Parts: sequence; C-alpha cells; structure tokens
Amino acid sequence: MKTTNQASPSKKKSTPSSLFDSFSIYKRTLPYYRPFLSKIFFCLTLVVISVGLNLLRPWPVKWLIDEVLLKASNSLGTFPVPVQNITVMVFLGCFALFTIYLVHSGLTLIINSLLYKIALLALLKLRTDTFSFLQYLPLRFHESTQSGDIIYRIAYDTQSIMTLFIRGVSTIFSSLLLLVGTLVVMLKLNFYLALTALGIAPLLWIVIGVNTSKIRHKSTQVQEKESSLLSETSERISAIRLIQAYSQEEKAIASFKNAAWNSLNTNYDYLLATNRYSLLVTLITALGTAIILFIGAKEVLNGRLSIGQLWIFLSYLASLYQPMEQLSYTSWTLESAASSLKRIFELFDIPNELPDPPKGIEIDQVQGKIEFRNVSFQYNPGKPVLKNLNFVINPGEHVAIVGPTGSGKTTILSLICRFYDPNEGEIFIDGVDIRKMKKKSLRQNISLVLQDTVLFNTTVEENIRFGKEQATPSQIIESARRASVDSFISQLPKGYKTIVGEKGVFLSGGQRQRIGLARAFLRNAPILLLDEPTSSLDLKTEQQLVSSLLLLMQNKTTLFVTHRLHAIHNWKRILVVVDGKICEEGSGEELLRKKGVYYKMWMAGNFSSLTNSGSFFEKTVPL
Ligand SMILES: Nc1ncnc2c1ncn2[C@@H]1O[C@H](COP(=O)(O)OP(=O)(O)OP(=O)(O)O)[C@@H](O)[C@H]1O
Repeated sequence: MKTTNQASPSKKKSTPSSLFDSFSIYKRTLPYYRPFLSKIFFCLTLVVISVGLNLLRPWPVKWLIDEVLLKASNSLGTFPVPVQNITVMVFLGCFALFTIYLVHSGLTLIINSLLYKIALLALLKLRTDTFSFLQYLPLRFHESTQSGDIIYRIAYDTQSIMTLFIRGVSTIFSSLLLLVGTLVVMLKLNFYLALTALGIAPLLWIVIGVNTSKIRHKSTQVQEKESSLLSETSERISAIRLIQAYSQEEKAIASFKNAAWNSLNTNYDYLLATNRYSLLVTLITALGTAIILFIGAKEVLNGRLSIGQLWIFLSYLASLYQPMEQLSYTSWTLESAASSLKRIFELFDIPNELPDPPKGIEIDQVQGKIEFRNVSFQYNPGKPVLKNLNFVINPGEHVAIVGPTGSGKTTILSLICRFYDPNEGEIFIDGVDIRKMKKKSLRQNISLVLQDTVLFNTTVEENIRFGKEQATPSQIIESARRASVDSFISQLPKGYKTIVGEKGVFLSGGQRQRIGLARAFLRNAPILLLDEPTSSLDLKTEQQLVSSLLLLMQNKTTLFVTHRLHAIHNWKRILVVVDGKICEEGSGEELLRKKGVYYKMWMAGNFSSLTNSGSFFEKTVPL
C-alpha cells in the first residue's frame, strides 16, 4: 500500500483576502453563539429600549430652554406661571434628564454584563475546541509548528470571537438603530438641515473603504510579529539551562531584542495608521457639525429656528455622527478579528493524516505479536528513512535494535505507535493491520519509555498516574515500589504530593527515569518500547535502573533501542539497523563472530571490557 506524506501546515499569511472570505469566517463562529440565541434576543430587546432612551435624552433640555427659560426671560412679570412654579418646572426638567440617564446607564450595565458573559462562554468553547483539536493532530504537525505560535493562537487569537460578537452584534445593531432613529427624528425636525448633516456620509464611507484593507493587513502583521516574539521567548526560556551553560545570554538577549523591535515597529505602524484614520473620521464629523452650526445659527437669527430647536438638532447630530464613527471603527475591528479567527480556523482545516478508520477495531489486550511487512517510510519526500523492512516479533519476545545514529531505530518505534503511517507496506499487531485499529486501542496496548522522561509540573502522584488515569493511590505506590523509586518519593517533603517542577527540574535524571518506569509499570501494557531509556544516565545509575527494567519487561513483547551494546549483548535476538535496513540479526555472540557492523560498533565502543565485568542483563534474564 502506498501513501503520500501530508504537507506541513500552512505558513501563508492569514489576512482574509476578500469580504467573502471574512463572511465565511464570521459564519464559522455562529455555532459558538447558537446556544445563547434566546439570551441574545433578550439583550437586543434591551438595546432597542436603550436606544429609545438615548433618543429621548435631548428633549428635557429642549423643553427647559424653549418652554421655560426663554419664555421666562422674555416675558418677566407676564409669564403665566408664578416664579416658584418655574423652579419646580426647572427641577422637573432636570429630574427627567437624570431619570433618563439613570435608566439608560442601568440598561447598559445589564446589556454589557449579559453580552460579555455570552462572549466569554463562546471564547471558552473556542479555546477548548482548539486545544482539543491540537491534541489529536499528528506529530508531523507539531514538529513543523512553533509552540509559541500555537500558544499565541490559543491565548490571543481566540479572543477575537468576543470582539466579533461585542462589536459585530451589539455595536452594529445599536449603532444602526441609533443612526436610523436619529435620522428619522432629525428629518422630522428640519428636513433641510438633516440632509445637510448627511452630506458628510459619502466622505466617511470613502475614508473607511480606502483604509479598511490597509488596517486589516497591518493588524495581521502585528499578530504575526507578536506570535514570533512569543515563540522566541518560550524557546529561549525553555532552553535557559543550555544558554547559561554556553554563556549565550547576550546572544539570547540580542535575538529577543530583535524580535521585540520587530513587534514594536509593526505595532507602531499599526497605531499610526489607526490614529490617522481616527483623525480623518473625527475631522469629517467636526466639519459636518461646523456646517450645521453655521447654517443653524443663521436660521435662528432669521427667526426660522428656536434656540432650543438648534440645541436639540446639535444633540441629535452627535447621535448621528457617533454611530457613524462607531460603525467605521467597527469595520476594521471586525476585519482584524476576522484575520485572527482565520488563524484559528485554519488549524481546524488541517486534515488529519492519521485518521481513525470509520469502524476501527478495538482490542482490549493484545498478545503482542508485531510484524513489519515490506515497510518503507520517509519523513520528507526523496529522503527514505526505512527501506523495505521485514521482521516478526513474537508475543513476549525481547528484541534489541542497535545501529549507527540516524539509521532509523526510533522511527521503527514511532511507526508501531502509529505516530506516522508507512509510505509503503503494513505493520500488524496480532495479525491486525494497525491502520484498521482504533488509535486509542492500539496505544493503550503500548508503554513507551524514552531517553528523557517528560514530567509535568504537578505532583509525583499525578505524574505516575499519567500511565493509567483511573489508577488508585495504592496502585500508584505499588508501581513506584516496582520501579524502586518508592523510598525516594517517601523522603520528599510532601511524599507523593510533592510538585516536581516544570519538566521535573527538581529531580535528577535517574529519578525522572524511575518515575517514567513507574508510569510504565502502572500502564502494564503488553508491548513495551524502550528508546534508549538509560542513555542519559551514568553507568552506576544505569546499573541501578536495570533491575527495574527487567521486572518491567517480564511477559511483555519488548523492543529495546540502544547504543549501549553491553546492555543487550547477551540478548538472544538483536537487529542491527543501518541506513533504514536490517543488515544483521542474531545474538550478541553470533553477531561478534560475523565481524560485521555489530562487531565494528562493539570494538569502537570498547564494550568488551564492560562485558567482561558482567553485562547488566546477563545473569538475570534468560533471553
Ligand atoms: N520528525 C522528523 N522529521 C524529519 N526527519 C526526521 C524526523 N525524525 C527523524 N528524522 C530523520 O530520520 C532519520 C532517522 O532518525 P531516527 O531518529 O529514527 O534515527 P535513530 O537511529 O533512532 O538515531 P539515534 O540513534 O541518533 O537516536 C534521521 O536521518 C533523522 O534526521
């Protein structure tokens, strides 16, 4: 069977290329808001009431000016109401104004808290979906994507789903409603003035049209630079030990500064562009206001308009221009949100090159027979790593894989775990092609112990439990005991509840490996894959670890990849892999007699002196 390697994830820029593109992104956010439809409609009803109150705001002042103040000042003494009643009328006007503001503010508070809660819940779901999706993406994706970029997408890009909702739904709806309401009232108040006020609209739309795509592009650049800065930071901080050991602090700082400067320049560029844009919008609306003031003042002087009417008109003018401004800013805010969300949805669009078959076979516990049939594999086109591999490992058999560095040993283990699929050939476990098995079912039958055990920044107990989620505390202690790490853990300040630090920094390499073995004991899977589990340890620690390894290997099909020939020399079956092919096979002694690759490696490593003092596995395991 032939398959092709999947292309690595898209590195192309994420700017939505057209309005249609942006709309398709907006559409993809709809499912995140669908559960809240009734709440959203409730909010929008409140928005309608709030806009109505907004439109009422200028009227108490207009009434005060025209009906009370002007009349009172023009006809002192002849005003039909007594002076003390004028005070009551002034009070009533002010009270009405205050009440309108009070109810409007209260409504705004309720609307905002409801809308933000809905938006935050949508954000939570999008973040969870993104993280979950990434958990199942094949290794090939993670190997070719910077972790900083992924973190940026999950932490920051996802927030645009809130922006889209708050600005897109609430702002657009309330602004449009206010705009239309204001326009209707203004046209009724003074048709000619209202049309003049609208005269600036085309100018505003031209400015928006010209600037939106520029700002959208700059916003994407900001996201990319911020994402690189985060990647740079996370890479350098996680490599701090190496940086300090090689005295590379200055170089790391220089590299960070470079990324930070890039981010600063693009941010500054973006800020300048948005400020220029805001300035233009403000100037256009100021021009509109000045024109209306000029014409309105002349109308007042000619007696065709009262001062109160001019005042109310100017108030409405603000209510007309403010939503216009809001809408213009919203357009590029939405574009910028669309480009961030595109970076999320393009993750969802990455096809899973290693899908579970529709009716995948589930096997609770395999016997452990492994067969490679004509398996060839390459990570990158034109660079074959494994070439037509054929071998069978029987249940419970222990096989060592040795060979020069880069010959493909780890790749063999990766294929068994189905981290990748072979380009040609098939791999069978208990006679079942592993591509027909459910990946979860396959992997729960495998324990993988690596050269460096990966630990999480949590308790020892939780780190061991990683091997079997539903393990009881006593099973965890028993596994630790079998990995000979129980007494060490008991001496820790909080025993099994001790936090091990990020990547287990508070523990030694040997202690980390033992916790890794405890995990494997707990998992107790029938297939054990050991990828140089002792290579990073000194000889003494390696010797101490070996008895635990032997216990772990009992009754399990074991593949042991190692460079330490003394550790496996007495095994009955050793595969020697060179350049992606098995070139020799046999026991250590048989291979030495062949005087081939194994012999050369043996001599080069000066292992004979070690074996003479006793191979680690020699006395204990009848392999
Ligand atoms: N994720 C990857 N992407 C691309 N190439 C890879 C990847 N992993 C390994 N390779 C390449 O595949 C080849 C085989 O690598 P592999 O890790 O299987 O070798 P190995 O025999 O285990 O080496 P070592 O003994 O040094 O651990 C090497 O040339 C390596 O550069």
